[in-house]
This record gives sequence, structure tokens and C-alpha cells, in this order.
Amino acid sequence: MSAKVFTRQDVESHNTTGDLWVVIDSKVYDLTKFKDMHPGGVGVLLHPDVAGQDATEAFYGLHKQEVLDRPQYKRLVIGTIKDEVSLIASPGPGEVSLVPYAEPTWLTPGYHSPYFKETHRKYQKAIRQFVDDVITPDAALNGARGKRPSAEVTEKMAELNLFAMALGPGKHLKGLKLLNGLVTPEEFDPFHELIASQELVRCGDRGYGDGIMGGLIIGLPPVMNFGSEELKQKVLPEIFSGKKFICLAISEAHAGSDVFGLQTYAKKTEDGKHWIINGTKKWITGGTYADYFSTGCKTDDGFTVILIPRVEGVETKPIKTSYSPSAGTAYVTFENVKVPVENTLGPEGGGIFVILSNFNHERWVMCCSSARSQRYIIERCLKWINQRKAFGKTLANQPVVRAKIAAMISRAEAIQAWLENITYQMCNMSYKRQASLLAGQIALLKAYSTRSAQQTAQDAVQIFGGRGITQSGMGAEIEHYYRTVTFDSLLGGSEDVLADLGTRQAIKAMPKNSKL
Ligand code: HEM
Repeated sequence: MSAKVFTRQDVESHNTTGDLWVVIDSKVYDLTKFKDMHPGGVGVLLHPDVAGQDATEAFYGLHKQEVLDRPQYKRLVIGTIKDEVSLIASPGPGEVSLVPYAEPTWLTPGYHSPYFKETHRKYQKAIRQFVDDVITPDAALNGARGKRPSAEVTEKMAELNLFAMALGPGKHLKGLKLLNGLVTPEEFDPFHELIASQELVRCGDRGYGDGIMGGLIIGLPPVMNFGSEELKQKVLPEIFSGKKFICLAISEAHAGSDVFGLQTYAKKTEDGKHWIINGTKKWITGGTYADYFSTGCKTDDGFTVILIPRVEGVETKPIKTSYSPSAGTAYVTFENVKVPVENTLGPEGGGIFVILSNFNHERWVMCCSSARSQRYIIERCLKWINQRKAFGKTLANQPVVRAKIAAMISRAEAIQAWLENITYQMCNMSYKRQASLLAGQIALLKAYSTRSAQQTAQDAVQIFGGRGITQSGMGAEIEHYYRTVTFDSLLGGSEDVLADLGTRQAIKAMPKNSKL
């Protein structure tokens, strides 16, 4: 940037079409050449309140700060205003936001938490830096183009062992160097996992985020928990190193939450050594890239989960959904696919247990990301209502707008507090105990999170108005959120089914001696 210093009087005379300057946040911009390329048109820049004037308020009513951070626009700065300093800056990579409620309390300066220790704070810092530096730029590029996350990002994630950590604490971390040794496998607990889930959603592209590891989070646990030693030794390192991809293939056009209605059939060969699988699967996250499919099949004994590699007879084609094809959402067909019986995950006929056993973890991960996404929207809404004027006042002056913000904040804080409580229970309970004591809590929290998320999305669109339904400019993130928010309410068990499950679990646990 040029070091030239001007007075406001100096700037005022540059107010014509052939010589056009403005002041934004105490910086002087020469818009003479740029004006004809300005996406908002020339006229608005030549308005007497703008040309040669301080246009800070006008600018922030119509643009994000991110516009001025772009290199092509940074070049328009020719100097600063004498005795003034610029105040507005985007947080740098890795930094926390100081906007109220933009961060969970434990990350907000001045607040305390009984759960998060120094190890978690170090971990959060490193992951945020990584997401800001490596993942977010790739999400902006490949998410928008509908491409899968780049190989470079996958490699870097594998180097840090982020794929292995996505499965939570456990034996699979033994001997691995986590985040360049920042955390030991013994230290790693569900709070570290919560942090990684919440930081990753900040990349801003929902479909891309699911493409990065949505398939792994749900597809790999059946192998890890129910595969033979041999299978695990082959598959786990391939997936953790980012060389191969896996997905969970359960839902079909015929049935989703109702897993007993599935039609994909696995029949044993006469010698009993192989399965022959026929059928279709739909809405399979990560399916278009997957090398392995943890697949729910009907078998003569009932319902069985089988690991199907991408071999002859397996076809995938992308399904266009409301979010980015980066997620790899697929329609999968299996035609006479031959797989060794050693690829059976768990007992034959016992597939329902294999699937159910991972549901709690999957739903808990979704609660983590839903809570964080709601905060991301709150941050944007708070910024917008402070910089946007209507009827001569900022939107923050409208009680009806403030009431919407109050509801958004209350929901997000309640979800995070419940989530942290459940996470603490996970740190102190065996997996089996979690299955009995936390299934209902997690189901209810997920149903509450996703219902809240939809309300927050709706409120945010009302607050942003037309920008909330526009895929570029100030409301782009709101539009994206509103368009994709319902994914969480369907994936991993639909909202109504889960709310009911939570209540049924409570009814089942009622003590026999308890009467009004
Ligand atoms: C350094 C100065 C400026 C730059 C680099 C700039 C750049 C842009 C860009 C990139 C857009 C497209 C929308 C977006 O990405 O947000 C835009 C839209 C617009 N700009 Fe500017 N602009 C500048 C100054 C101004 C000023 C001073 C005004 C004064 C009123 C203005 C009025 C508008 C309007 C009305 C739109 C259309 C907004 C919409 O579609 O919602 N711009 N500008």
C-alpha cells in the first residue's frame, strides 16, 4: 500500500467521472479506472454522498469486508487519511472472533470451562490454523466447482492423522503421531474430537465438508469394530493415509430409516466362500469417490453388513442434491458383485447391531457440527444488523430483529451446553454404557439441534432479506445455510424418528415404583 497521507479536503476534489476517489475506513481508494468494472455500476459511485466523500457506511451496507481483502481491490488504495487509523480488519488465520457468541464460551476471552484443558486449547489453535490456511481456500474453490477435495488437502490431513482422529479415541490411534505430536493418543478424548468437528465446519461449504470425511466417519467404524483383524490391517491404513476412501451404503430408494425394508440382497455361493450381491443404494455420501462400501444387505439369515470393494459390478453415479457435488453423493448399483465372505462385518444376520452401534457416534458428530454452524450464522447476523441501515437506523435498532437474534443465541448456547455435558459423559463411560445411557440423550439433542438449525436459518433469511436468497455477495453464506440446513435433519436418522426414539428410551427407563 502507498504510504501517502491525505486530508479529507484533498479527497473531496476528486469527485468526477475522470478523477474519482473515496474514503473507506480511513483509507483512500482511487476508483477512476475501476468504476467502469464495478459490479454495482458507475452511477452509485458518482453519487454526491460517495464521490470524494467518506463512503464507509455506504460500503459496509452493501459489501463484505472480504471484498476489500481481495488483492485486485487492495491495489486501489492510494493512501490514508491524516491522523486516522483503519479500524476494520478480518480476523487473521487461526484467530478467534471477538463477535459475541461467535465462539463457544470456552473459547471466548474472560470465560471459564470445567471441560476444556490446556491440551484442548493447543489442539483447537492448531486445527483452526490448518482449516483457515489449507481447507477453507480449497473449499471455496472446489466446493463452488463441485469437485472433490484436492489431493493436496487429503495428503496434508493424512500427515496430521486427521482421518484417524475423526473416529474418536481408541486403539486405532496407538502409535500414531497426532497433529505433529501435539496430542498423544492417550490424551486424545472426545473433547478433542468435538473440537475437530466444530472447527472443520467453519470451512463454510457444507457439501465439501461432507466430501472430506463424511463417508469415513460413518463408513469406517463398522470395519474398525466388526471387521476381522486381517481386514482391519489392510483397510484402516489405506483410509488413514488418505489413499483410499470409504462410505456407508445403507439407504435405498425403497427404504431409509426403516432398514428392514431394504432390498439389496447378498446370497452365498454354493461353496460358501463368497457373497454375490445385487441391489441399489441411494444418497450415499462420498459414494462417487469410494473405494469401499460398508453395505447393508438382506441375507438368508436376516440383515448383514458386508464390506464391498469397488470391483466389477459396482457402479456409482452422482446424485444432484441441494448442496455441492463435492460431497460425492451417489446412487450405487451392485450387479452380481462377488465378495469373499471374509468381508462380512459382524455376525451374519446381526447387521442391525453393527449399524445401530455407530449411530450414537454419528449423531453426536452431527450435533457438534450443527451447534457450530448455528454460531457461524449468528456471527454473520450480528455483523449485518450492525452495519445495515433501514428506515434511517441500523437493523439492530429494530426490536423484532433483536428478538430473532435472542432466540438464535439461546438455542445455540443451549445446544452447546448439552453437547458438552454429553461429551463429558462419553469421556467417563464405556462404549457399552454409552449405548444404553446416551442413545436417548443424543437422539433428543440431534432432533433439537436440527430443528433449531432450521429455525435459525429461517430467521437469518428474514434478517438478510433478498440477500438471504442470493448466492453471491453479503448473504451468500445465509443462502447456503438455508439451502443445506435440512441435510442434518435427515442424515443419521430423521428428526421425527429421533425425537420419538429419545422419548421411547425415557419411557423404557421409567422406574416401576414411580407413580404420581
Ligand atoms: C473500493 C471500493 C469498492 C469496491 C472494490 C467494490 C466492489 C464491489 C463488488 C465486488 C460488488 C459485487 C458484490 C459483492 O461481491 O459483494 C459490488 C457491488 C455493489 N457495490 Fe461496490 N465496491 C466499492 C465501492 C462501492 C461504493 C462506495 C458504493 C456506494 C454506494 C458501492 C455500491 C455497490 C452496489 C449498490 C453494489 C450491488 C450490491 C448488491 O448487488 O447487493 N460500491 N461492489
